[in-house]
Amino acid sequence: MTAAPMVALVGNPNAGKTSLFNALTGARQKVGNYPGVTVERKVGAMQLPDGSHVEIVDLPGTYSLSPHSPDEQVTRDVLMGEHGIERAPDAIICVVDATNLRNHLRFVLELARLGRPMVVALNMIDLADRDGTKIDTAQLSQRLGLPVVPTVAVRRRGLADLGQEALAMLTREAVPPGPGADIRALQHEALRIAQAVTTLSGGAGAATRRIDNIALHPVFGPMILAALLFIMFQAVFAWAEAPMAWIEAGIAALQEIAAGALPEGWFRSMIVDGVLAGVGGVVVFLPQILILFAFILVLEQSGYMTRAAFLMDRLMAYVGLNGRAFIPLLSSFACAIPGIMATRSIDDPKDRLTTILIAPLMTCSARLPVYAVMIAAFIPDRQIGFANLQGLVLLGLYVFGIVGAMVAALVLRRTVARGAGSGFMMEMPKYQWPILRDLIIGLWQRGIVFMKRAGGIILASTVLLWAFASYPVPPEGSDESPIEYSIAGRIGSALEVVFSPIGFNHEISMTMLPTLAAREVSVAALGTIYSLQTDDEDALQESLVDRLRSAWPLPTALAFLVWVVFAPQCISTLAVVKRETNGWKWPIFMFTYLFALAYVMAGLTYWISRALIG
Ligand SMILES: Nc1nc2c(ncn2[C@@H]2O[C@H](COP(=O)(O)OP(=O)(O)OP(=O)(O)O)[C@@H](O)[C@H]2O)c(=O)[nH]1
Ligand SMILES: [Mg+2]
Repeated sequence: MTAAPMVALVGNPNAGKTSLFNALTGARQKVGNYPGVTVERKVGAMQLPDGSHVEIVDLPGTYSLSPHSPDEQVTRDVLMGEHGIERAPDAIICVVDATNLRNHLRFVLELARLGRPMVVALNMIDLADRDGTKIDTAQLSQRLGLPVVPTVAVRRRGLADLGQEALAMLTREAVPPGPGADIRALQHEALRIAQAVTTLSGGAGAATRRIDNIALHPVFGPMILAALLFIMFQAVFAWAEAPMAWIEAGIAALQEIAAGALPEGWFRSMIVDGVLAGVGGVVVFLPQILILFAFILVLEQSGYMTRAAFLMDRLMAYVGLNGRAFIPLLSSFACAIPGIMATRSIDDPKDRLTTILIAPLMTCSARLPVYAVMIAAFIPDRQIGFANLQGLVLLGLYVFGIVGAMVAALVLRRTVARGAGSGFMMEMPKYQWPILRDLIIGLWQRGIVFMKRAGGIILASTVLLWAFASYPVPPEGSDESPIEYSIAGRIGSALEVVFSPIGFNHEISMTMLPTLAAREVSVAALGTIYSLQTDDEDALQESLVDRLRSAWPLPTALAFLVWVVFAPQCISTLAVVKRETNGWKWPIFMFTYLFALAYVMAGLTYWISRALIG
């Protein structure tokens, strides 16, 4: 059997390659309305009109064949057949943004010189229409000497024609590569062609420019950004209240049923104290996570995120970070792992290293359950003017992480990752209404990821902790409590030596090790430990929040919150840092500096709040 022919999707960043890839293959790769979303090659299968299959590769966007950053290098290597694991593609689909023809055509001309069979997908033709731009496709095709197919990737328009052309291309012979041309000459030619084939009636991008006059305004711009963030964090508490109450009631009901139906014994304890009290305590936070992501997805898809990056650029430049670092840092709010991978679009190695090292300080969604439990237990649900205090504290914790990251960047840039900062260079995407289908798919995927974690790593760590906290059972007549006597209890006592100076109790110390698996585990672990500690049925009904409130002094709670902001947690993050920096040096460095930072900050919080509260 011969391998299926390979077709590569290439083009400038944000042209819609991944959208087209998803439409052609049925895949669900991430798309976003900003440059640099895709950083790795992805392969899928596509059926041609004659029923045969081709392999199709989605590539990171690039402006030219001379790569500047690691993700662009991937694209060049695949195109040149130098990717190592792979042969060169048999044909190329070059995706261009119809509303930005003059910039995108230059890369088409550069690619055309490779002599490979190639078709141009003239994408986003709908947006060109919206702007009142008409493009003479036949003439464009003739001038380029390449087939041109108008497409609207997000509405699946033009796909059949694209398939036809792809089929035709595969039977075409490659011609020897032409002489490499000077970039400037190509730029001129691109401009000439773009002018010849487009007619403008409305002003191109007029709507986008009008919005940007306000969104990037030196005074209103930051105000709008601040207002959006404020609303986002208020909504996380306000909108999630009802669905969270339903889930909570559901879990409590399950616990009651299990406690009633199962015979007394280890199995009942594992289900009630381990699985339901632990994992159930985490699942409750699904609504809050989805609300946060709904906001982030809308901001990403509308094109506002890049404006936020632009507004933040002054601050970022001040601490020696590249404006490009904004997007990886932003992705880290979901999880540091994709964030750290997204740093591949940063060309300067020192810039990139700094961004990797501070990415874990961005509040990943796994921290949300921990924050939410602590806030619900210790921060009164009170209105302050327009704002809800709990929402404000949550926003404050996010800001605290960001400020910590900026200070860390400032220090790193002057010590281990010294180097000059570079300017902000990012293309501003057009504003667009978010596409409902993409939103729903995006939320669905986040929900699945969360539930899989709950049913996977969190369940496993919780059951493990339950076992360690239940065994060995103390001998008859011993006055030590079972949990103190257990393995987890003893490990907790050992760790308590380290953590008691910063106000952490025995229970928190017991959660330290399992929490390395995933941050949400600390909520699950506390749920399990407190559930094991209480025997009577009534107390079982008491929620984790109530128990924490009665068991922890406020300074301990505050110190723990601050710890979670800075702590080096989750082994997967360290593993991905090792992969992206090719060695153990930087993950070890990261763990150490974050641990020291978290310890000092939590300690300060504990001692100061104790002095104040008395
Ligand atoms: N209106 C419209 N929007 C589109 C079309 N194709 C893509 N988009 C939107 O354009 C944005 C960019 O799409 P992506 O598919 O992520 O672009 P990409 O070329 O893969 O970008 P990188 O991976 O960053 O290089 C997304 O918000 C898409 O929803 C189209 O034909 N019409
Ligand atoms: Mg992409």
